[in-house]
Amino acid sequence: MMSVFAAERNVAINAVLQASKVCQEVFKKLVKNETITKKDKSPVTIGDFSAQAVVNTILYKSFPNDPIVGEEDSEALRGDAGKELREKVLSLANSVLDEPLDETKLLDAIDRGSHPGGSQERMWTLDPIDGTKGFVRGEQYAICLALIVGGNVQLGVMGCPNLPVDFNNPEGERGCLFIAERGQGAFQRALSSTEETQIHFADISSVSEATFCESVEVLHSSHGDAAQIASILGITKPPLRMDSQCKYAAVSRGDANIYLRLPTRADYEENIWDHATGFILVQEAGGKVSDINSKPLDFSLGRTLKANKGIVVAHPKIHPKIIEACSKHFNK
Ligand SMILES: Nc1ncnc2c1ncn2[C@@H]1O[C@H](COP(=O)(O)O)[C@@H](OP(=O)(O)O)[C@H]1O
Ligand SMILES: [Mg+2]
Ligand SMILES: [Mg+2]
Ligand SMILES: [Mg+2]
Repeated sequence: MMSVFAAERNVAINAVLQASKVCQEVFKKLVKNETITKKDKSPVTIGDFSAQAVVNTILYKSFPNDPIVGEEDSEALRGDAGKELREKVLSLANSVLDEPLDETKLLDAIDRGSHPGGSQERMWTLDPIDGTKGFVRGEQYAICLALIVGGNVQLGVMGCPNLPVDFNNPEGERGCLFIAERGQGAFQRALSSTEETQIHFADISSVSEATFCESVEVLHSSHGDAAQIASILGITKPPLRMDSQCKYAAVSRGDANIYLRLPTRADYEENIWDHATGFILVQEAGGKVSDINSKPLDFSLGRTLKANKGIVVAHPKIHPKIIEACSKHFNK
């Protein structure tokens, strides 16, 4: 089958590569007190704002009519209070863009991500830094961009600047790019190369042999519930903990077998930008994604996955067993 979104794929790859460069640059210079705490108590850095400005600017040049559902907005960069931050973000964004932005264009670019989402024909969703806490710690984070058409994720590109290219050689080269288009398979590149290698889920028939991944942050996913579900499944290997959608990439290339994201609060709605890219990557690598009740993820309802609770990812052969264990655990 021919690629339907070849132009979008190329533009998205370039956008994520440029944003990845900016994030790596920021990390070298980042000092802890440059982290701002948002209303939901989560951190945001100059890296998040710069990466969103870069991706939105590159998308706009090729696809000016496409709405963008992005995580960040420019509020903290406005007025006198935002001057210092605004100047830093402007210079970082311009360091990778062909045509430099001025301050007004910078703020406009960031705020082009404020679309409410929904089921319209086409929209992009962007997490400029997913796993900001991992980024600040010098651990895993990801730049995640996806194209959603009529509520269906069609394309995803994920930059993972700190992820080892080869899981079995953790001291070797770091920095990966993952690309998936519906019906076209899932691919990995090193950030340093344009050569693409197709990736697949590891084949597994016995759940008890599995390794599962989960968040580092216990407020994002309940470690306690995961440990009990793992015990129901007879899993004895320790969990692979990492921040960001790198977890979706890890299962997609067979580093681990299961990704569990278990609600820590009844009222939390997952954001579409936290999952869209990982979702298509997993499907194209031969995996299955659902929520903890086995419901498919619904990206057509706005900025959040309001119809879903938690996330369960695994090879289709073992996915039903994990859902069964979740239901046993949560309904006991
Ligand atoms: N209570 C909660 N439950 C689940 N996810 C949460 C959460 N609070 C924040 N998050 C999300 O968890 C994401 C990170 O996930 P992970 O733990 O897998 O790295 C954050 O993305 P950002 O880092 O982009 O803000 C944030 O959107
Ligand atoms: Mg955030
Ligand atoms: Mg995120
Ligand atoms: Mg983010």
